[in-house]
Amino acid sequence: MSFQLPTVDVPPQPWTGRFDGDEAAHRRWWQAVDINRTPGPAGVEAAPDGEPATPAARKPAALLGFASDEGVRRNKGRVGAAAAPAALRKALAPLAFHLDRTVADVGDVVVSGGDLEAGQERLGLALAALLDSGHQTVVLGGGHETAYASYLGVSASSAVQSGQRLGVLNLDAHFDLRDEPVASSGTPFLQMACAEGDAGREFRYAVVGISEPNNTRVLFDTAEKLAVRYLLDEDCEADRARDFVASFLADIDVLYLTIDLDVLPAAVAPGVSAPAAYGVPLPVISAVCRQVARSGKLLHLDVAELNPEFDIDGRTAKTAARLVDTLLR
Ligand SMILES: N=CN[C@@H](CCC(=O)O)C(=O)O
Ligand SMILES: [Mn+2]
Ligand SMILES: [Mn+2]
Repeated sequence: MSFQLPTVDVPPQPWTGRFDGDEAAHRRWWQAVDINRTPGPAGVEAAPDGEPATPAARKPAALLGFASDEGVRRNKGRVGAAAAPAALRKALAPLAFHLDRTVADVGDVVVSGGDLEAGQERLGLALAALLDSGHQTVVLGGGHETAYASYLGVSASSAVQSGQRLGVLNLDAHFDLRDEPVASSGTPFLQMACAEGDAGREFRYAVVGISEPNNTRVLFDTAEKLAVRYLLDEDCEADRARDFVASFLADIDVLYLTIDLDVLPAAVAPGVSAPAAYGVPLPVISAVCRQVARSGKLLHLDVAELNPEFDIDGRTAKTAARLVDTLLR
């Protein structure tokens, strides 16, 4: 079975990195990522030990960039996230490749001329096609307006359309539930809540890492109205975070995970629009990612808010790359 990759604005570019040899044992991401081959359908690759692969573990991964900073611009933040997909690929490229699945790079959807909505629609269409052909999809954002673009694809996918209960788990210092006349990086989850309501579905939204001083009373009230589950940054000890995520996962069939890198402490993730004074420690965020990866419910994931202009020695991009690698294990 072959699959026609969806059309994007910028086709995948060659990946480069350190070369230790051609043998599989030397392989790094840049050598493994396919920019030409049509990725295979889910469940057809053999596991290394010869056991039949489980579809959830063996899905071929597809990376899709969303080069956008229009949402951050509209939200009065520090622009620069449009350069993030390239920076994330650069950080992934040298990592040793230990995954037991194929990875294809599909290229980028680019928001141009300030037309965020058109870009979100294009990404949604490409993403839905990738999901319905059995891929483990990864969107490399973009400001957090990436989340609404991801949602358009996820909600159009056959998994959600066939009635599977969708959960949206956001690792973020912010609710991003702003009620504004125009969409931005601060509005995606209220947009989703409205869309899910219009579709007659329950909106299941949980956030890990909320910073109380960085979300107004209005946002907490909106969260309460929408029955949003959240864990404050100061309450994110490993056990509590694990239990919180486990209880959310128990109530859903498929998960869309979105990582806003400002959930991490500013020392770990300085390259974002709104760095966190407190932040959730990386080992806790990493453990949540492992838990999600093991759940078998991960339908789609994205990483948002990287701003390479404010990064220090690529540390935010490297952290993000590490989390993506963990999520694809
Ligand atoms: N993506 C959203 N970001 C935050 C930005 C907060 C800030 O700039 O202080 C929000 O809108 O709440
Ligand atoms: Mn945030
Ligand atoms: Mn956010």
